[in-house]
Amino acid sequence: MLKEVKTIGVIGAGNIGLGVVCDLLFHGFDVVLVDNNDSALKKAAQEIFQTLRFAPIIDKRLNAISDENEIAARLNITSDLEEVKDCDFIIENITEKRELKKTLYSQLDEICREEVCFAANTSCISITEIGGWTNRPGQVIGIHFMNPSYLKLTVEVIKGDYTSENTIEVTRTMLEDMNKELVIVNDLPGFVSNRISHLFMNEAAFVVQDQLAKPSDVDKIFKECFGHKMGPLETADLIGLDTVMYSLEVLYESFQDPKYRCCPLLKKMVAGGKLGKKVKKGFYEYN
Ligand SMILES: NC(=O)c1ccc[n+]([C@@H]2O[C@H](COP(=O)([O-])OP(=O)(O)OC[C@H]3O[C@@H](n4cnc5c(N)ncnc54)[C@H](O)[C@@H]3O)[C@@H](O)[C@H]2O)c1
Repeated sequence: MLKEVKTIGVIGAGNIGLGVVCDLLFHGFDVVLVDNNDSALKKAAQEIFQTLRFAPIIDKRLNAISDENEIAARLNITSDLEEVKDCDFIIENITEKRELKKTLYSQLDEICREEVCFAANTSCISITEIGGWTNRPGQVIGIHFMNPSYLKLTVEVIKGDYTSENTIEVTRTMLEDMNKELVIVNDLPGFVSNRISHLFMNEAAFVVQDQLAKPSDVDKIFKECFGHKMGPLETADLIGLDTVMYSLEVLYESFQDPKYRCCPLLKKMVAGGKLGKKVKKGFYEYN
């Protein structure tokens, strides 16, 4: 039984993964970050250094980490998955595609110690399904970090049908060490957050496609009339329109319900490389 989590393997250095890495480093964990894309890894180092230095200006609860020797001692950025072999806990944030994740989990199962838990930071794929891809379904749990993780105080945790009480406790301890409050929910695709939010974002895209309103007006109604912090299209841009589209595909495949069919405008934008804030163009342009 695993007692203490000190070094965490984070797989996937994309939009959400980088924020998770910084969040872990801010809270005293060591990290091995793995991605199979060289340009993602190059960008990762730069973004992580910047966030560790500057995020505490936005959130005074965080302490800046600017000593490069400290960062080098606590963070290993690599393309070699084998380097997670001594990690105490795994957080997986790779592309929201079942076939990619399934291959990765069988590799992790071979590489990681028997007692290590796997947390899937998936947007929509069932945690019970992911557990079934491993030989350790009791040690698979969902942690749905929100973007950017280091600024969020609450996290949705998903208990798969096989997730053990010990895995929940190990996860709770780790997240409480990150000053997070947990909302634990049961498992169905999309969980609570994305089963609802993706309908919102998709319908907002349909509204723009139907030329009912421009994106800024759609978002303005949500912010100024409903009091939301962000509108649905700003949120989609922040998540990444490709990730939103893949997540809708998972919801559609899982529930076989047409309410989750992805808006053609969203598909067209993704095909045209408009992936949202991470590439500086989506429903909005970013400088
Ligand atoms: N973007 C968000 O706000 C958000 C929030 C919560 C959860 N998620 C989930 O997190 C995951 C990642 O989303 P994202 O938005 O960061 O996507 P992204 O496309 O920005 O990043 C995914 C990263 O995974 C890497 N990758 C793909 N296959 C890999 C493999 N086999 N081994 C190592 N690296 C691999 C890619 O190179 C890429 O850098 C998805 O499952 C998504 O649903 C995203």
